[in-house]
Amino acid sequence: MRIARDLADAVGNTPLIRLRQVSEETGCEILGKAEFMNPGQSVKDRAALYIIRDALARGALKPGGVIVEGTAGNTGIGLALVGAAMGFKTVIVIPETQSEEKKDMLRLAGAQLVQVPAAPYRNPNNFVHYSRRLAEQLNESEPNGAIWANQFDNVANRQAHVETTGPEIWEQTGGKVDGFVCAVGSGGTLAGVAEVLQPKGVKIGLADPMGAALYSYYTTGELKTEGGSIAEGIGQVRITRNLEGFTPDFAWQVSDTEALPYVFDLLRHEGLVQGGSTAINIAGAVRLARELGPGHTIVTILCDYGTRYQSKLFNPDFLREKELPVPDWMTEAPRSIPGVFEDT
Ligand SMILES: Cc1ncc(COP(=O)(O)O)c(C=O)c1O
Ligand SMILES: CC(=O)OC[C@H](N)C(=O)O
Repeated sequence: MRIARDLADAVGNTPLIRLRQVSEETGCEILGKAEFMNPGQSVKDRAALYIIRDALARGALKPGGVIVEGTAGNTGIGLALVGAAMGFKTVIVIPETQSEEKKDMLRLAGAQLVQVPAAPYRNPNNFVHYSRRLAEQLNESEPNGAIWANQFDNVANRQAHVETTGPEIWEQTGGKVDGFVCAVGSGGTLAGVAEVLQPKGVKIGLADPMGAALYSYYTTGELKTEGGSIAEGIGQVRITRNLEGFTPDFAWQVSDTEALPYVFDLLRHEGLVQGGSTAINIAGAVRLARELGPGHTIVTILCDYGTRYQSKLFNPDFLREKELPVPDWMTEAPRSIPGVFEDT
């Protein structure tokens, strides 16, 4: 029996789940690291924990202090939960465009939300810059000070994956892993896992959504964007500090139309409820499987729990509005067992 000392101790050590359909289709073993099984239901709990621990170790975060972050939601949820367990308040700056489910979860977790209009990174009112300024102000006015978590350029984020995610994948597969692929939000997961697995000969792939600039950067040297994606929490347009020193072996750009059917199938046939970034990741894993050929083992990330996107990714009206594929089952009446009536 193993008892977690506290919430922080329950972060990580997630299972690797074989993804049946894509494994059968490609002849590879495609395995998903079940990051939605973290306490905050996303891969970002790892970064949140390491950012808080690092700020404590440096003496920057003091008892009763405030943690401020600009986030698409998941990092904020991680910070709010780990922060609550350790006695810190959190202030979260989030673009209005992010799902209501994530905002509700943040409020529930006790975070104070500041919603800002979505703006490009070069705009001083972009959520990242806004959160930095807010942290600076609060550090002056709050009795116990405030820190800016700064997930994009704070390499405590990447270190979480160097010390935990990467070694976990190596141990769980007994070193029998040929490829790793995922998308980038801050880059902590991809660059951190690559730092551990690439020197061991594992091929690293970047799956970039439309609207991000990294596919272009790693294939032509130019940061260029085109199109857009409904996947939240990913889609980077610059080389963050977490990405510095990292080079993938392969890079692909994946459209939502190609990727989303993978999460619809996972939900329908494998009981896995996932978000849009997982769809991009699985599409990337399939591309890597085709590149390496049958018989290889490829790991990717199951980033967060899909209930977080029920009003978008799993809403036929939203999908139609975005001209995205709607699976038939989503609009069919639910299958019911004769003689069983809904409780009203
Ligand atoms: C849903 C989701 N998927 C993927 C990622 C990417 O993780 P990383 O920041 O480590 O690149 C994030 C956050 O960044 C996220 O919120
Ligand atoms: C938009 C983006 O890169 O978000 C970063 C991270 N996924 C978060 O939840 O904050």
